[in-house]
Amino acid sequence: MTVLSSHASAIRCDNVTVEFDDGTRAVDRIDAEFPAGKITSLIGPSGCGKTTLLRLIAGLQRPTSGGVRLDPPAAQPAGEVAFVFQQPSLLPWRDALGNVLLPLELVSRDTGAQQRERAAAVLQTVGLGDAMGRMPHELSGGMKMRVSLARALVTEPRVLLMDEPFAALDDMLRNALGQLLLQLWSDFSLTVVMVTHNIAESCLLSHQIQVMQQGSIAQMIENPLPWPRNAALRRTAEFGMFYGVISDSLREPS
Ligand SMILES: Nc1ncnc2c1ncn2[C@@H]1O[C@H](COP(=O)(O)OP(=O)(O)OP(=O)(O)O)[C@@H](O)[C@H]1O
Repeated sequence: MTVLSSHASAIRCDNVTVEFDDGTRAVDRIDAEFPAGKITSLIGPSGCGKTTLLRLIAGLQRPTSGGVRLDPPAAQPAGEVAFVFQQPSLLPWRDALGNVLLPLELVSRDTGAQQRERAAAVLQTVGLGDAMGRMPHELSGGMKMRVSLARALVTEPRVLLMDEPFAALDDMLRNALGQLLLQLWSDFSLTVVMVTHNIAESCLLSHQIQVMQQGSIAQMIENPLPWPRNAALRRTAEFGMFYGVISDSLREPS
């Protein structure tokens, strides 16, 4: 499949703060960079501000002060930053192809036939070439998540944001979709930021891990594990060691 975007963007957070009306400071003066073309996991205890930071990057949440920008900036106003939620939230009255077509119908200037061709190609890439005509109620949980990923990627975004995307899936599916994410990251040349509570997932899938605590980035940990990141790596001593490092970072406020 031809991907038009030639490069990803870095995400820069400049002293960004979000304080809600009730005084909760969910994000507190964060200065951070999410490097272009890399996968960053965002981990931390419940309520530390992960989702709020992701929503800020997506433009779904306004900062109280400071800002977030893409570098280089988005070329088009829409479709450059995609968001995948834990629940695939597909439109129940549209089949898989219709769901993936939706963002193109909103932002693309291509003809209907070109849009359908594009949506079908992305569905092939996520392994649903034979299920394009299925309605959401005819899809398994894993298949719905694949449609959700295809819908996010069909506009060829520079940035893919994911909020606990695989948390609702069983272990086997979770591993399979993790591997699919790595394939899509490579095929689409993406900058990915993924919120996860799963330490093994953060070790396996990311280049760096940002540890959040109480609205701040407490630690940025480069992931030294070698590539390819497959099931065999999980059984190695170095994987176990790094798992321990991340686990400790969540326990000890630094
Ligand atoms: N709209 C809102 N109004 C007031 N407070 C909010 C709002 N949204 C989130 N919060 C609060 O901001 C803080 C950070 O919430 P956020 O959802 O970003 O945390 P999180 O790290 O993603 O949590 P979890 O891991 O449980 O999903 C929490 O104290 C939460 O209660």
